[in-house]
Parts: sequence; C-alpha cells; structure tokens
Amino acid sequence: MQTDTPAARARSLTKTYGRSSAEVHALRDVTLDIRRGEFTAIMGPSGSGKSTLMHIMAGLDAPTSGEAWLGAIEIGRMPDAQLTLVRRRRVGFVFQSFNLVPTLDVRGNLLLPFELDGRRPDIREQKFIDELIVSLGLSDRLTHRPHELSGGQQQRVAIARALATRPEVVFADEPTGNLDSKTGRDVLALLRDAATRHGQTIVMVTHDPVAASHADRVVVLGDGRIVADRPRSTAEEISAFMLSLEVTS
Ligand SMILES: Nc1ncnc2c1ncn2[C@@H]1O[C@H](COP(=O)(O)OP(=O)(O)OP(=O)(O)O)[C@@H](O)[C@H]1O
Repeated sequence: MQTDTPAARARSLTKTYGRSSAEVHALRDVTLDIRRGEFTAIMGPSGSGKSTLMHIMAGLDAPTSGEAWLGAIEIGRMPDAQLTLVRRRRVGFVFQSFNLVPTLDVRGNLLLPFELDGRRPDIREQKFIDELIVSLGLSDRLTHRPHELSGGQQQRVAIARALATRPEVVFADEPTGNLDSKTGRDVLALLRDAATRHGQTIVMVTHDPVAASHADRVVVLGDGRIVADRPRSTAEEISAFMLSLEVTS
C-alpha cells in the first residue's frame, strides 16, 4: 500500500432518501480525502449529512451515486459479503452508545474483531493489545462485563477494540456524546494519542467544538455539502466559526 494514498476518499458522493415530494438529499456531491495518520472532525448542524457521510465512507451504507474508497479499494457498491470482510479487516468503529457485547467480558470484547475474522491476534497484534490495555487503564477490568464498568471505561474498551486490528480508518460517531466532560476529555486524548503515537487515521463526527479542537482538521457540512475545511483550531475559534456559518446561511 502506498503511504501517500489517502486512507479514505469520497468522490462526488450523493445520497438521496425517498422519492419525488418526499425526497431528501442527505449528501450532494461530496468529495473528501481523509489523509493517513490524521485525526479529522466532521461537524455541522443536525441533519446536515454527517452520519450519512461517515456510514458511506465506512461501508455501512451505499451511496446513490459517486464513489467511496478505503485505501485503494472502491467500496461504494461492493457486494455485501465482500464488504463485510473489508469492514472487518480495514475499519474500526466507535459509537456513542459503546456497542459492547453484554455477555462478553472486556477481554472477549477486545478479541471480538479477531474472532469474527476467524483468527487469533498474532504476536505483534497481541503486544499492541497488551499495550492498549495498560495505556487505557483496563488491566484490572479484563474479566469484567460491560455492565460492571463506568461509561468512560466502556468507551475505552470500545476504542481499544476499534484500534486492536490496526484498521485503515477508525470512524467514531459522537464518541463523547454519553460521557461527562472530564471522561470525554480522556477519551478524546486517547483518540488524539492513537493518531499521534500510532499513526492511526481517525474520523470523528461531533457537535462539540471542544471535541473538534483535538482534531488536526475540521470539515463542516451544511445541507449535504462541505461548507468549510479548516486546519486544527481552538474550541473558541471553532465555536466562532460555526456561529458565523449559521449567521451567513
Ligand atoms: N434512512 C433514512 N431515510 C430517510 N431520510 C434519512 C434517513 N437517514 C437520514 N435521513 C435524512 O438525511 C439527512 C441527513 O441525515 P444525517 O443523519 O446524515 O444527518 P446528521 O448531520 O448526522 O444529523 P445529526 O447531527 O442530527 O445526527 C436528514 O435530513 C435525515 O432526516
């Protein structure tokens, strides 16, 4: 894999739901490169198309037209069975609601992506997982089930699980939405660290300017289009900028 190939690409993506008078244009001609090793935040008002874009780029949904690429693979209209494999091997997800398996303990949840792929971590992967467990402060929780953990601990397990296979991209949908601000900051620091220390590519949808200020880049959607693409900014700069978009729209 060439390292200069973007980790993910959207090419003239459109997504239309419904028909005729009930038609909703969730995405309108969106083109975006997600650079390798970068932490990108996607912002925008409710209904602007953030989740739709992320789901299509992650292979969870198909576009109406346009292309979605993960590395050198076009996933936009790939058959389901093949897409499932690509998702398992190349994509990590972190959801607002953690999405851990309640019947599995922390160790079982962390190993789930490997189990689903019908294999065990190799020595390098196991070493990386062991490092993640220590750095996320989960060492004494490995035999606990999700309901025995705090929200912040559950989200840390979800992040470790998403990172464990070293995927091409980790997509995070409002990962701090259900956390108090201190725990949320810890989770953001983990995502930041994953990009800085491990060269992990991260795409995070958020409404929160403080969360977005941890990212290297802030892409703003409005009514299904990209309306701004900014380098790393402070929370104050992002708040002011989002406000100016609302005023001028
Ligand atoms: N399955 C669906 N059927 C019909 N319309 C949909 C569907 N999913 C999304 N939409 C519409 O597409 C538009 C974009 O939705 P999307 O969820 O991507 O926005 P969002 O920016 O993520 O919003 P939020 O911040 O509220 O989560 C909205 O108008 C929404 O109502």
